[in-house]
Amino acid sequence: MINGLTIAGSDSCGGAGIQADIKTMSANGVFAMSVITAVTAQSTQGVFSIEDISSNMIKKQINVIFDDIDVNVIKIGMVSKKESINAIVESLREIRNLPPIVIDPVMVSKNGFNLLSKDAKDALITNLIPFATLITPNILEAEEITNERILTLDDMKKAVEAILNLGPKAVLIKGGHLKGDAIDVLYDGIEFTIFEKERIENDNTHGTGCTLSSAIAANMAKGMSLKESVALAKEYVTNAIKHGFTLGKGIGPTHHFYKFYNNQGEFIVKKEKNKFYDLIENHKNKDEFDLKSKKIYLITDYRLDFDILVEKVRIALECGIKIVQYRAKEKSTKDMCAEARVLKQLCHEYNAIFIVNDRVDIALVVDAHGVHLGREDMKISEAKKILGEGKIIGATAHNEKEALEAISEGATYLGVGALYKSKSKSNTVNLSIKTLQKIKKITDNPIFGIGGITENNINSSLRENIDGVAVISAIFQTNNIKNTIKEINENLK
Ligand SMILES: Nc1ncnc2c1ncn2[C@@H]1O[C@H](COP(=O)(O)OP(=O)(O)O)[C@@H](O)[C@H]1O
Ligand SMILES: Cc1ncc(COP(=O)(O)O)c(N)n1
Ligand SMILES: [Mg+2]
Repeated sequence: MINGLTIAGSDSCGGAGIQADIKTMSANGVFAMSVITAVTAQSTQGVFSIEDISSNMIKKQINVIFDDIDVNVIKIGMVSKKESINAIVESLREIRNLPPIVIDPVMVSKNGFNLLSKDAKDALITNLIPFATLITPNILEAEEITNERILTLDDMKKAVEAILNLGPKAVLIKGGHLKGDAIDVLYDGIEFTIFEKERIENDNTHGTGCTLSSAIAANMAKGMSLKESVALAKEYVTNAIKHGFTLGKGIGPTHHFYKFYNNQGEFIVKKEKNKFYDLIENHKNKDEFDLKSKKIYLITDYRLDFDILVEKVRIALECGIKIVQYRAKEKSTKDMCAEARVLKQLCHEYNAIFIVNDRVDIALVVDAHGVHLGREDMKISEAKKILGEGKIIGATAHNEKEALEAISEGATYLGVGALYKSKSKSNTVNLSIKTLQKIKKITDNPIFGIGGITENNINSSLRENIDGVAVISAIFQTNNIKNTIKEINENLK
C-alpha cells in the first residue's frame, strides 16, 4: 500500500486540515497517516480557538513514524507557531532519503481567521519552505510571502518566480480567490504550466486548498510526475467542489468521496451504471448476447499454431461462445496485428465480442471491442485516453484492493483469479471464495473468474459470485470442444 503523511492542524468540522487530508488521500488510493500540529475549534462559520501541540509531541509523532514506516510522501499544512515549524524542520533534517514534500503554507482560513501567528511567517519562509518539492500558496498567502499584490495572471507568474527563489523545487499559486475561471499557475524553474478550470458557483469551498495539496501529494506518492499530479488533483478538487454540500450555517465542505456516493448520499460503487452491459447493448448484436445467462469468455492459447487456433476458435463460436480475447506472447507486433485482424473478422461473423489482451495499440488498429489490461499493462485511464469512450476495458484483479482500484478507474469488467492452479499461467496465487464475495460486493460490473477453470470444478459458491468464466486450456486442450462447452454451460446454470 502506498502511504502519505500529513503534518497539519485538526479542523473539528472535518472539511479542511488533517481531516480533509486524510479523506483526500484515502479517496485517491493512498493510506493516510497524520501528525497533528494544532487543534482548532472550527466550524463552517469560522475558527474559534486554536491550541497548539507541543514541539516535543510534534517531533515524537514524526520520529516514531519514520522509525517504523517508509513514507511515500509528506504533506504539510497548518503549522501555526514558530516553535512548531522549527520542530518539524529539526525532525526533517534527521530523516535520510526524504520523500517528496508538498507544503501548503496555510495562513488564513476561508472565513479570514489567522491560522499562522505573526512571528511564525519568517520561520515558515526561511526554515520550512526550502524543504518543499512543491509549495501551494493561495493568492493571499503568495501576497504575504512576496509582499506584492496579485491581481492578474501576470502577477501570479511574477510571484511564482519570486517564491521559487526561496528554495522550493516548484511553486503552484492557486487562483481560487481571484475572479473568473479558477486558474492555478505552476512553475518549476523551467516553465510555467497553467491549470484552468471553470469557476463553480458553490460557496461550499471550505478546505479546497488542503484538498488540492493532499490530492497532489497522493498522486506524487503513486509515482506520477509533478504536472500529472497537479493536473489530476485539480480535476479532483474541481469535482469535489462541484459536489460540495451545505453543512452548518457557513462555508460548507467539498465532497472528498464524491466518486463513491450518488446524489442521494448512497454509496454507489456497486450501483454504478453498468458500462459493460451498456456497451454490449449498444452493440448491434445485443439480442445475441443474453445478459442474464453466465458466459464463457474464451482466451486464446498462445501455445497453439495460429491455423489450429483459428479452427478451434471457430468451433467454439459455433457452439455459442460470445466473447473471445486474443492473447499472444513473444510474437512480433506485425504478426499480432495480422492475427488479431483474422480473429476479429471471425468473431464478427459469429456476432461475438472481440477483445485484445495487453495491447491497446493493436486493439485500436483492428478496431476490437476492447482491451484487457493486466497489472503490468497500461493504466485504465491511459487506455481510455487512447481508445476513447465506447470501448470495453477489462482489468485483472487478484484481490479486493485491486478490484476497487480497477473499478474506480473505470474498468468495464473484471477478470479475477487465479481460482485454481492453471496450466497456462505459472506463479499464480489462488483466490478464495471469501475474496470473490468481497469483490462481488464492490461492483455490479461483470466478473469473470479465471485460472484453471474446467468443466469439473465449477461449484455453487463459485457460480454465485461470478458472471462468467474465462478459460484457455479447458477449451483449447480438450479433444471435444463442443462437449466441454456444453458441460461448462451446464455447470454455470
Ligand atoms: N469556486 C471555485 N470553482 C472552481 N475551483 C475553485 C473554486 N475555488 C477554489 N478553486 C480551486 O480550488 C483549489 C484551491 O484553491 P484556493 O481556494 O485558492 O485555496 P485555499 O483553499 O488555500 O484558499 C485551486 O485549484 C482553485 O483554483
Ligand atoms: C486546521 C485547518 N487547516 C487548514 C485550513 C485551511 O483551509 P483551506 O483548505 O480552505 O485553505 C483550515 N481552515 N483549518
Ligand atoms: Mg488554504
